[in-house]
Amino acid sequence: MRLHRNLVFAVIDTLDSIFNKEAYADKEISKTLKRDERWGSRDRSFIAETTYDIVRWKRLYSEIADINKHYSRTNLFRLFTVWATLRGIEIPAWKQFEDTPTRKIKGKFDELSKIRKYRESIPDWLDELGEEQLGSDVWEKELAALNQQAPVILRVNTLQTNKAKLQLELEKEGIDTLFIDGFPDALQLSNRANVFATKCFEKGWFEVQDASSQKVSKYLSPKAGMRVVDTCAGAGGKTLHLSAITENKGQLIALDIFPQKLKELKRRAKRAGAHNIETRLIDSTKVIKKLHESADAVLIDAPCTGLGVLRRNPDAKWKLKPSFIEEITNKQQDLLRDYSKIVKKGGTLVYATCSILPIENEKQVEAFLASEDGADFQLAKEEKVLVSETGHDGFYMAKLLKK
Ligand SMILES: C[S@@+](CC[C@H](N)C(=O)[O-])C[C@H]1O[C@@H](n2cnc3c(N)ncnc32)[C@H](O)[C@@H]1O
Repeated sequence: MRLHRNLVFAVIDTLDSIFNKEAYADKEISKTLKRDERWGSRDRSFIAETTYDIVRWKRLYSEIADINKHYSRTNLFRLFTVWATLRGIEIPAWKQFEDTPTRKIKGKFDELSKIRKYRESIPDWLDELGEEQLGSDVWEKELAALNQQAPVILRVNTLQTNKAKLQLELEKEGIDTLFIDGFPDALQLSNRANVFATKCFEKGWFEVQDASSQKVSKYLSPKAGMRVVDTCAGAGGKTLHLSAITENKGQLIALDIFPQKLKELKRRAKRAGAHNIETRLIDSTKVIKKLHESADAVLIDAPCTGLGVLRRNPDAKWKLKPSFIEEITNKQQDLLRDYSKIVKKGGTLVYATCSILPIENEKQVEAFLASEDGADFQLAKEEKVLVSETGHDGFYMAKLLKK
């Protein structure tokens, strides 16, 4: 493989923003990809995948390259050298690579690979937390699985089309897909492709949504005509699925504390032809009080560490801080207490996260059920999805019924 100067520079610029300016990897990569219209699909995937790889292996590569914290451009080129050398790619004779020795890289890689925190490229505190929460066997398998590239999975929008038709139309647009056993609305891409540039996407025939995430709305068992409240709706991944399951009938209320997310949800709902969604911004406690005891089904897709989706957002490993764990677990308990009040008698509550840590999941549900606010609820079922066991994103969901 020959390295092209403008593509390597695009990777370095993107890493600079992610490591030094707190930018989110997915957003920064999308921004970079808009920089040059002449880049073809191979160029684009080189930029995206190389950047993700270097973000994913930041600790391991930094240790190999002797980089101590400061990610100057010179050091970013050193990281790049490690990435390329480990893949057998020849380093070009550019001045940016002048003082980056390639000699010891393989030997250091073999040496460091014996130690988990380097091999899996994870901060000490997070490695300790994961081991304490899951036990070393499960954590070790999970860490390795979370460092793989995730497949791209679509959810067919059954308001507009069906899976066989979508598969055929995508094939005509040059994109091959596969069915996934046990996931009736899912199609997995055979090879990575920019699905957002397809006519099928423009027509609202699908959303990009991992298989585990596709389980969550179904867990709520929503029926056409029900009143359903999605309390942490964000840009609407689950809300749009709920709309498809309820066949556009009944009322879906989508809540969030960020207006821009709800604006994006509305835009997506329009494209999807989802008409039974009403968005409401939570800008005071009154918004929730008004909904007390009013819904047949309530979803709390809670904010979390996102440790189950590290394959897709590897930069979260470096952005998460120990203090956030306490903050987020307190918030999750508050949300369970406050939003469970929206469920009416005989109704259903689903609590879900894209984390694999018991403190964010089963421990939260246990604490809620043991509290005064949880006294009217009982656990109907719960499920934890591990990446190492399923190949799908790490998720947790619990279904509670109100007496
Ligand atoms: C895991 S994300 C939700 C993802 C979304 N349900 C989806 O499927 O695309 C959690 C969401 O909770 C929102 N959030 C944070 N604090 C909240 C609160 N106090 N009340 C409601 N939503 C909140 C965040 O803005 C974020 O959009």
